[in-house]
Amino acid sequence: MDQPRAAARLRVLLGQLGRRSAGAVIAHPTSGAVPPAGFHPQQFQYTRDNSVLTLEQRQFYEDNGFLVIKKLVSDADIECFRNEFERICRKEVEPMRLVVMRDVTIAKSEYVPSEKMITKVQDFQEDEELFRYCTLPEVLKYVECFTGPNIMAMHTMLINKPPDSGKKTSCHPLHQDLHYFPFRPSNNIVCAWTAMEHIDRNNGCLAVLPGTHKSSLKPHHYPQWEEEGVNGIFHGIEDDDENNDQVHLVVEKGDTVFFHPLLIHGSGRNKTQGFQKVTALVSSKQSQPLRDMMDPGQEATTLASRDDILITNAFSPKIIDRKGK
Ligand SMILES: CC(C)CC(=O)SCCNC(=O)CCNC(=O)[C@H](O)C(C)(C)COP(=O)(O)OP(=O)(O)OC[C@H]1O[C@@H](n2cnc3c(N)ncnc32)[C@H](O)[C@@H]1OP(=O)(O)O
Ligand SMILES: O=C(O)CCC(=O)C(=O)O
Repeated sequence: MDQPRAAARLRVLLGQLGRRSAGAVIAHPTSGAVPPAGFHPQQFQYTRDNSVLTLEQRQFYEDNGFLVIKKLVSDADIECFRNEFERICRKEVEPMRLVVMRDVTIAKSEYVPSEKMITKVQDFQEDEELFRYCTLPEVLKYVECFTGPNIMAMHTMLINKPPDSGKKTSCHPLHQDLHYFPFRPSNNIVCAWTAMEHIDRNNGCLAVLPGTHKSSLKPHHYPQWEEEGVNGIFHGIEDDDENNDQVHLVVEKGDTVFFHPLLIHGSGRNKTQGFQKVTALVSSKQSQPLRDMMDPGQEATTLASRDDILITNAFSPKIIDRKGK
């Protein structure tokens, strides 16, 4: 190659390399127009380049750390998940590795197999029907907007917030999910949270602090209202300020909230006699061998000050096979 051509080629290559610096993904203007002098392409840090999200949706997630996609999951699928959950409650099926959580106010009562007794089931990756949620193409399509391809299901939950017993134990204090996760990097992780029914402030909707995904992982502890009862491992951020700018997300059945693991969020008391049902998937891109994704500094999350029960971090990876999807 002659020298001027080689120099020109080098400039192009350096330009391309420069665009990928600092781990940022860059969105290109789609108008095809030549950018004006001094134009700086927009830096996106929390979303990936693909054609699924509109620029507005992308910008919203970048700024706020969450995004609501209306009516994403069908009523028919939600009905299937609800039926399977009820079968688990009646002990008709007992999937391996499933963690069944009961509300602290009923944990010591005699176990009567019914949905009233169960606050949430976690790690349902071995339940074929519930795990179907984690393979729904319509959900994964959006997950990939935040994680990129090669997704693993890291943690799964079906939440069934029962009517509050009067002790406010159905509240989930403001927290960051990353507190529970030993794997990194956080920008490759997203939670998909799908409402299985109408959820508003009466049955304890999700409350978020927009923009907090840009902060670091904060110290967590049991909240001050502990005397009123707090469920095991319902840790909250230490500097929980009651005057913070919480946004309450009122959602309909099938609506799905995608949120960053550093976004501070929680949920309120269920003041109704019904439930607040949600199915949720925390997924991450598998960017390297799993052992290299672990953060050695992240301690296991423990159940209160009880020495007899140690809960390791909420983490049970399963590769999501997207073949043919
Ligand atoms: C992003 C995401 C990860 C965020 C979160 O979800 S944070 C919340 C996560 N929560 C959890 O992971 C809790 C999971 N595990 C549980 O709730 C389980 O029920 C366990 C607490 C481990 C106990 O289960 P299990 O082994 O079946 O044993 P038992 O039902 O016989 O209870 C053993 C002792 O534990 C007590 N217990 C049960 N459930 C709770 C509770 N919700 N809060 C506080 N204490 C609880 C129970 O009273 C019993 O105490 P003792 O009789 O031994 O004194
Ligand atoms: O849906 C809820 O009640 C809140 C769930 C939540 O914040 C969580 O599990 O991390």
